Amino acid sequence: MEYDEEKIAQLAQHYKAILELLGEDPRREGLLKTPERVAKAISFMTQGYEQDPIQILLSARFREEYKQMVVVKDIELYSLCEHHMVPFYGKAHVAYIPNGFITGLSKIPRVVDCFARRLQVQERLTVQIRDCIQQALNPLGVAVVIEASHMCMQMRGVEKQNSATTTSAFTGAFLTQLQTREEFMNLISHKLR
Ligand SMILES: Nc1nc2c(ncn2[C@@H]2O[C@H](COP(=O)(O)OP(=O)(O)OP(=O)(O)O)[C@@H](O)[C@H]2O)c(=O)[nH]1
Ligand SMILES: [Zn+2]
Repeated sequence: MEYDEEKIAQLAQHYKAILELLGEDPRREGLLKTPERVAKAISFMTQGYEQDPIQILLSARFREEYKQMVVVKDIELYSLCEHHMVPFYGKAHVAYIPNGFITGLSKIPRVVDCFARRLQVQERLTVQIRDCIQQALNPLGVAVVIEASHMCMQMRGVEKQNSATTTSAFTGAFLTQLQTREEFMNLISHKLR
């Protein structure tokens, strides 16, 4: 990605101050470039603010009469919790039932990344992915399930290393037809792999 030099310089200044506050010496060799590296890393991990997720889907929207479920599962996901700004990570499973339009398959993970690379809570991330696909493709239904581990619960706080959180969001047929939702849940279920 391309970095905004002015923004990186400003962020780096702040991170240098943070290093000092933590009792570190930002002039020692190993840390000399750290403020700039961290500035670039946080910019990368929050680049979703600069992207338009609807446009991502529209950029590869094709007219197609396929009316069955399209499932993209096990999309790895890395986000930052908005409360502690530490990572939460896991998998997203996304499905939609086309209604005249399909989208390029790679665009689904791109939309997941676009929303994940912001400060998030897992619930909002789940709903934003759903709403974006519904709006861009007007499908007969959208389903999103996210399974994630939160490092703010693993490395600090309650310190639960093995807890995982599952969230889901549905529209259309996935909401109204139990059978459709079950088909999706079966397709993403780990037992099938
Ligand atoms: N619902 C939801 N909560 C989250 C998410 N990520 C982090 N949290 C929670 O946000 C809450 C913030 O609570 P606070 O009590 O203000 O913060 P805290 O004192 O650091 O809380 P602890 O983590 O319990 O130590 C915590 O319970 C976190 O577990 C998320 O994606 N969704
Ligand atoms: Zn957190």
